[in-house]
Amino acid sequence: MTTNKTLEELRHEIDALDDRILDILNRRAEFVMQVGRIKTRENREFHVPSREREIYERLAALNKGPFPTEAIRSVFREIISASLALEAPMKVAFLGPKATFSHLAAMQHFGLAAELVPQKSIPAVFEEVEKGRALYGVVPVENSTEGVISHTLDMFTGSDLKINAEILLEVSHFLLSRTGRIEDVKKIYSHPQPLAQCRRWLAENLPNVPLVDVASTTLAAQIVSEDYSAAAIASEYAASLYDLKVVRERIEDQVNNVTRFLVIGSKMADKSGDDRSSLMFSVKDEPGILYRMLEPFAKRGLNLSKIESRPNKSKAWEYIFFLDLAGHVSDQPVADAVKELKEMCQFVKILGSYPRAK
Ligand SMILES: O=C(O)C(=O)C[C@]1(C(=O)O)C=C[C@@H](O)C=C1
Repeated sequence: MTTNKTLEELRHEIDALDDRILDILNRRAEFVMQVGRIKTRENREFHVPSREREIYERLAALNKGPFPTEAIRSVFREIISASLALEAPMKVAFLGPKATFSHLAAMQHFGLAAELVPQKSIPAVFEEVEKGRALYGVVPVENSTEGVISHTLDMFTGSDLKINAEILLEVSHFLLSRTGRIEDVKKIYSHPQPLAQCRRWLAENLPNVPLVDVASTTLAAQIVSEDYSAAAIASEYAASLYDLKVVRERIEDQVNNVTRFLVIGSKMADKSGDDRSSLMFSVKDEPGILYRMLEPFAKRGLNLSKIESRPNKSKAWEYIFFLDLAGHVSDQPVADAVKELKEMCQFVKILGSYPRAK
């Protein structure tokens, strides 16, 4: 659109539109607060990932530009985040400390209005939500290069929390130091996972530099902020937090290094129409058992996206299986398959049905 308006006139037009946006945001907030009151009365979940997705997708499809469609998600992420905070104080526990990928995932999912509280361990995140000190928790569950984070899966054995949503976060590792010069790096600190994910790059570029495991990428950045001869592998966000310079960016061996996080809460999420369900079951170790366990799903054409086995800590020679499949437990075929599985297993637990992240 071309115009003959002056800069002043254009800014005046923008101000007038901003006034309208502000007014509309407040009218939207009034409705959201009414929704919040209904939810309080009916004891319903405040955070509804399926509804949020419906909003993003509807607006993305509606958008004709020039405002970029990708930006619509970010803008509405913050509108919804602030709305949610009006409905209830949105306290979210995550596997800390600050600037870890769990923190980035929590920010991506809940927006900036939520109060994000770092926890020292995965069990501590579960405990915060179980005790009601946080409404939700964010924990990592698998990485596309390093595989499953078994600690998180093990937690579900003793917990009744439900998976409410999943978050996919593209993870990029940065080599950070005080000087930003590769020749100054005499030691590298990081968490074992990022160190493993950058193994090849490190062997090729800094083969003789000792690697030191620490509890988190943030702790690595913190140590390095006081040691000019060391470097940390951490997120770009950690650089801004600890005043570090980027020595090399994106040093992970695999492009498309994606980590999957789970949002845990006390209730099951509503059906969105494109869902994933996670469940766990235990079986005795005997020939052909897994085949029989999977049959109820296979014969109904249900797509299994992951199966993971863990030894049952409380019973020798028993295994616990974790299964992810397409569909919601309220879908008839899924419900029937789970019922059939229950008839064959010692125990079956539904960990949650939640919108599939894209
Ligand atoms: O529709 C709801 O359930 C709302 O609470 C409103 C709203 C929104 O701002 O649109 C806010 C939070 C929910 O996660 C989903 C949507």
